[in-house]
Amino acid sequence: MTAAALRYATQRLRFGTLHLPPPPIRLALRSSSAPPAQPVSPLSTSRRDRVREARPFSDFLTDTFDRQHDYLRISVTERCNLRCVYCMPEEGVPLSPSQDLLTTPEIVLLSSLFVSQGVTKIRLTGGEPTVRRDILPLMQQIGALRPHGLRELCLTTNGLSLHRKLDAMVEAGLTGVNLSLDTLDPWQFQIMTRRSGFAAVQKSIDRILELNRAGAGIKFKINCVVMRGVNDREILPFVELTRDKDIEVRFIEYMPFDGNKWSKGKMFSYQEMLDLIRSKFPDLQRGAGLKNDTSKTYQVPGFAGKVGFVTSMTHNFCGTCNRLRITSDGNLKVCLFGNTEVSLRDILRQWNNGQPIDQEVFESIKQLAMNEEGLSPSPSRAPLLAPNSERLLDIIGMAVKRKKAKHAGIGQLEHMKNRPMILIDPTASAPQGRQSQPGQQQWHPVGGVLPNPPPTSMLTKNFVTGLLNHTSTGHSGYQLRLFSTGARQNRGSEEEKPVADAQKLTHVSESGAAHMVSISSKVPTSRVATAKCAVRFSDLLALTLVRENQMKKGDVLGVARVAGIMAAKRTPDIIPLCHPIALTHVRLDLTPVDTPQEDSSKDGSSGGGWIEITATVACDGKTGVEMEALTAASAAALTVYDMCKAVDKGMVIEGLRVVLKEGGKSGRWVEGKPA
Ligand SMILES: Nc1nc2c(ncn2[C@@H]2O[C@H](COP(=O)(O)OP(=O)(O)OP(=O)(O)O)[C@@H](O)[C@H]2O)c(=O)[nH]1
Ligand SMILES: C[S@@+](CC[C@H](N)C(=O)[O-])C[C@H]1O[C@@H](n2cnc3c(N)ncnc32)[C@H](O)[C@@H]1O
Ligand code: SF4
Ligand code: SF4
Repeated sequence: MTAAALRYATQRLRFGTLHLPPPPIRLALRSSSAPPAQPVSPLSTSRRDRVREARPFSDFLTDTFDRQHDYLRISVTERCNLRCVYCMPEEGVPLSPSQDLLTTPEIVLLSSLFVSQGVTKIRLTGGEPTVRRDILPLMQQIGALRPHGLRELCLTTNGLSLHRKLDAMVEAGLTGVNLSLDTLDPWQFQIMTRRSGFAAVQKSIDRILELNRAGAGIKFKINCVVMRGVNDREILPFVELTRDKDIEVRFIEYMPFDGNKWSKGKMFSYQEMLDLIRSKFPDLQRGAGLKNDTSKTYQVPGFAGKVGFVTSMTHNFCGTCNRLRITSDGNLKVCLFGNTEVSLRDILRQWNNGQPIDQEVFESIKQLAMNEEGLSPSPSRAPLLAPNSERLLDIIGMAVKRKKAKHAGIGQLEHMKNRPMILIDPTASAPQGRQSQPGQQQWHPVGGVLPNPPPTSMLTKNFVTGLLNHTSTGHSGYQLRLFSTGARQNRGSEEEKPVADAQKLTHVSESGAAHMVSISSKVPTSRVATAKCAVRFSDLLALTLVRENQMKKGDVLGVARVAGIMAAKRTPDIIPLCHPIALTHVRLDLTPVDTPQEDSSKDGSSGGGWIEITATVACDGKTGVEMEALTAASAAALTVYDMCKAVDKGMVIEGLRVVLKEGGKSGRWVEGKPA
């Protein structure tokens, strides 16, 4: 017996009842009219008991909206032999190390666990599932779950190599095929899939129809993703296809996933498709759909087949969602459009010292289970509960309970981070930039009210140009910086001023040239400076996406933090006369803050909230680090702006200032406190 098998045996002994589940007993589904559950004794609510008592349909797979998840989609590979334009970038997607992918025994163990809890339908998808080398043995083993409650074993495939494996798959228990085909034109096929292979797909379709004529009963659907200007002209020919063939053609609204360059303009909506079809087939009639269907089904009277619409973008069907998915790297994803994932693989492998469960270990697990039951070994004796089932179910249950009511809509979805479809289950305001009026105090999200802003002329003139052209006329624009002591006002004419003042300017030499002040005689001291600013949003969605780390460009707060740190170190490269300083510490804090309800109603804003940025910089040196702190805060703010501008164009960066300066001759200075 292997060490792993021994551990499994021990675990099973510990959970005496947690072995082969009883034959599936379909309990009455929960209904809102059902009498309230009887109070249960504290004993029976232990985790162990919950696992033992879980029967189809299990509470682990029921979410807080009472949706029972009896349909599991498993991605069995990340690879694909096509490169469909709406799904995959031309160069493909980065593949996970093979060690990270679920092994066949692991997929079988997880399938068994889900079936034991009430899953009745498993769909294998990808990538392209048919390219998985051991797809047939895998399907045979999952097919063996049929006596235990599995009713449907389906495949979503591009059909390229299906014709070679189809017969064996049907023998293994395949009950349904959804085949993706977006065009009936071989040339267009090459454009949309960036590969050839139309004839091979046709061969697969023919074989399915042939098997069905012989009574195989394969549920067969064609999936067609419709993209405006690409294949929308093929909608009517596809409908025509259903005239004689008993096929369901489903038109799918183009959905956004990471890297697929989705845009609203390219999406051809359900309504537009219906209008187009009705222009030629005015009698098109809505059919009765099944409760959990992803598609809305229609039929042209007299036609053999049907047409359906998968309307994820314009009419979500989340209310009746019964789907869970497992990615090929073993993550449970409770929603196609959610980026919350939990690793089932890691829990499963914990039991095997973090190693993949291979066929040998799996065989010992099976053997043990059978011996324990006093059964003769039989491959159809399943489901076989996975090691660590108890923990797996807890994790699954928690993830399912966190599932949201529905996915975000257009306008939000495209900005959310999600895996590319191929790596899922590869099925799967505020007035913009509030302006302050001259003389008005400006509202500031971080510190309340800001002092009146300096005149625009001071802010817009280029400081560097001002310095270098100091002898030219009319450069009041850089007075703010040059006359920081406020001592030079209205003295002499504009022509005279720069030359006359140059003698007193610390950053300009007597000859008028810019220079760096010597600090060699200064004594080094520990110095700290803190600067603050804020990025104010006009749209609360942006703040929400940042907070939940769902902004499409990535982790906004994390990237902005790094940008601030890097900028602090590069301050002398940007601010001409700053000394290079060996910094001893840089810290960036970014805090998302919601606009309180009363504030947003006061100023008529939609309450977009803001991100408060605080940069603290320290050094042991001869000069202060407030410029470094200000630069750090600015760079962090600009980074936030850059990463959020696709979602909110009305952001305002404001309130940049030093709030604390410590060390050196002037000691400690804190904003708002007397020096
Ligand atoms: N919004 C949403 N769309 C889904 C989900 N599952 C599948 N789809 C959509 O349905 C399309 C076709 O998926 P398929 O793999 O054929 O699966 P299916 O529609 O669940 O298949 P059936 O079992 O025939 O209902 C995908 O491209 C998606 O557009 C889901 O859970 N949520
Ligand atoms: C990702 S594929 C995986 C299975 C298989 N390779 C295939 O093409 O059928 C699953 C389904 O997702 C659909 N799909 C992929 N990207 C999509 C997108 N951006 N919008 C809508 N459906 C998409 C495909 O058309 C296919 O029907
Ligand atoms: S839709 Fe299917 S066939 Fe096309 S690239 Fe994606 S995974 Fe491959
Ligand atoms: S988007 Fe999420 S909740 Fe909606 S149907 Fe798909 S998986 Fe279910």
